[in-house]
Amino acid sequence: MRPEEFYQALAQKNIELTDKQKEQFEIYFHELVETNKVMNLTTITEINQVYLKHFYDSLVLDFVDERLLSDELTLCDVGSGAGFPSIPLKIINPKLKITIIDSLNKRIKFLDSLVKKLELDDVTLVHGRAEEVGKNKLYREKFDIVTARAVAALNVLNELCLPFTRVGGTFIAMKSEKAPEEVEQAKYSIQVLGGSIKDQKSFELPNDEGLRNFVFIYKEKNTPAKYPRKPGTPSRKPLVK
Ligand SMILES: C[S@@+](CC[C@H](N)C(=O)[O-])C[C@H]1O[C@@H](n2cnc3c(N)ncnc32)[C@H](O)[C@@H]1O
Repeated sequence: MRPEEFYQALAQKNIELTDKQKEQFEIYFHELVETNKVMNLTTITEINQVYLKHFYDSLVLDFVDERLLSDELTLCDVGSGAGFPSIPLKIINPKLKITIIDSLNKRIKFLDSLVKKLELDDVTLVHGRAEEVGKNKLYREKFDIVTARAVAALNVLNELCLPFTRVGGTFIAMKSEKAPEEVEQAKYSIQVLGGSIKDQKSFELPNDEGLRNFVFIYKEKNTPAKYPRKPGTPSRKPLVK
């Protein structure tokens, strides 16, 4: 997807990028590939692939949850890596207040420099494991929306992400083809952590690049204080009945 095709694809969804937003994506691309020469951020570096598999793919979330396009929401992106999906979402909707959590400090440092170059405000960067940050009162059950793309299987992700979601908020897991199996294995953890499945939506990426599945988990009640468990435990011993 060339940059021009990216702009057109968004225009078809009634998102007309301003010159400033186009320039922000150009700067993002440049910073991503330049920094990637000295630090492992992504395996995707070819321009058309970055625009499709990182930028467009992140924004598919906008199409499936239109509140992200215009509302003043608080959003927490768990395991954001080089900023996906939250930085593209923030470029499109500057009103979002985003918090990014990642356990690799070099990625947080990259994002710190990127956020300054893109002149984004209301972006909080937190270096730490979700299992620990999720216990901190500053962040626990504070967010309208929590996102995670390519971080862990859903039964693990629930324990990393639902503690950040406020009661009445939504955790959106961005998944590929395997979502239905993962949902089946994650039902128990969703219930234990205070959530319920609200919706599931699929979206076909252009150019036959595959299916994206979004699982919307509504936060019905508080997550019990003992979750998340210690770092590493959610992935070693996922919550099962
Ligand atoms: C495969 S990358 C995906 C990055 C990004 N979401 C994307 O879609 O390109 C997974 C990221 O999650 C982070 N991560 C994994 N487990 C984590 C945890 N328990 N707490 C915080 N970050 C975590 C890793 O450091 C890494 O940056």
